[in-house]
Amino acid sequence: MQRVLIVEDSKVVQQILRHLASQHLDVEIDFAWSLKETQALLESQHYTLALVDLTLPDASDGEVVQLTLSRNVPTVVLTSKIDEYSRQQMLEMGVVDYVIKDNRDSYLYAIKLVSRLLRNEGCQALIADDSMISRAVMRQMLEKQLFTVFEAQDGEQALNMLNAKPEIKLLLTDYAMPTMDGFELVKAVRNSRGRDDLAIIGLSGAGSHGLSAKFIKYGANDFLTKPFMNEEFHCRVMQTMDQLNLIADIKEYAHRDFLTGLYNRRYFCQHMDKVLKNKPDQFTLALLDLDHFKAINDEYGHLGGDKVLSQAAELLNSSFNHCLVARVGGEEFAVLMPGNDLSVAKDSCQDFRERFANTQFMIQDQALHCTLSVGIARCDKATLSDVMRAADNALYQAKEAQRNCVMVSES
Ligand SMILES: Nc1nc2c(ncn2[C@@H]2O[C@H](COP(=O)(O)OP(=O)(O)OP(=O)(O)O)[C@@H](O)[C@H]2O)c(=O)[nH]1
Repeated sequence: MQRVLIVEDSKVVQQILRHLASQHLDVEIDFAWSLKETQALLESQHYTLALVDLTLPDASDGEVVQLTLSRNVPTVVLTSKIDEYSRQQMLEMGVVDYVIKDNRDSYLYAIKLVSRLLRNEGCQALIADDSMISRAVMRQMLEKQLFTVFEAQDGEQALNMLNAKPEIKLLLTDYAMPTMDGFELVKAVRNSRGRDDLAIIGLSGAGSHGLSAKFIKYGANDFLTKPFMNEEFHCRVMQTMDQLNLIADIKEYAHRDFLTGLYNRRYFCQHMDKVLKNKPDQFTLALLDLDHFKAINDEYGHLGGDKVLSQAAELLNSSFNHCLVARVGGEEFAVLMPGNDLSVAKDSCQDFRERFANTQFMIQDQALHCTLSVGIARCDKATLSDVMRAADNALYQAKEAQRNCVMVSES
């Protein structure tokens, strides 16, 4: 679990930060008022990140920043004023970034910055540059932003690493490199990794006119001219990662059912198309439909029915945690199970059907029971409609029988 330390001696500012942190940060947070208190907390806890006020009553000269950095806690500084000397001093000390407290929005900016940095933790970045010094400088800056960093000395090595490690989400690439230059690298990478999957920042020395536009035309998200200021590097990387995260969030929303949080029909169909194309003989599909659900809606209202659907989805998710579970209709769910042994799939669905029938669903303080019918089919059919039709026919038979049962498609 990530943990953040916030050090601020002003009661009012601490209150504002507490409020904003509760809205934007979903991590453990400790607050300290002084250097002494910070020392005590650092003895007892491990922190992912610290947001600290530069001047405290018992530490008027930035000693708290030195303390958090000496404990290897990446640190963002809050300061009421900044001049060139103190800016240099902070950067030399190795702070991640600084935020000037000159208006209420500064605190929101600081908390959002912390949130963005926390999101970087565990995220992998690759630096492609033939200069060892440049790589070392960028590695240091990226590690301060909590990235896990890899290095490549030329374009070809970078391309191989990107192919082998789809977890890499950020590429920083120089233009002039042996074997394959930055443009060729970006072009080659974009054949397989879209802008929604990998963020790219192009780099080049000053005076290389037109390179920025060319990098972006080939598929880079942004461009930096070397030498760059620490703050510029920091902002560009954060902004680029923001875009990537935003796309990931939008994709996640588009793939999820609003009521239950399960995957929706659109995602299910996309996923099934891939399965049917690549390994259809390795999966079995089950369609599960709640019995007499209309009667539940009639008795408890639509909101009551929604509560049952949400609880049914939770039960499905926890029971089939190794499968893809989706809501494919109003009160209809799909479970894509690994393996093509119909008797194994039938046993799993029978167990679940029983568990479901024995579950007490709660609508406010009223308890009710509900059952479901299940149709199962192998995925080794030609198209998605064929597989769905087969599972649907089996489901129809289950409804025709006595409901609350599992039927298997023999076709
Ligand atoms: N509360 C709620 N109800 C929904 C939702 N989507 C569909 N329904 C209801 O689900 C009910 C489905 O009714 P039917 O198709 O007649 O099926 P059933 O009553 O479950 O009967 P069988 O399937 O034959 O056992 C309808 O009343 C729909 O209004 C939803 O998102 N929320």
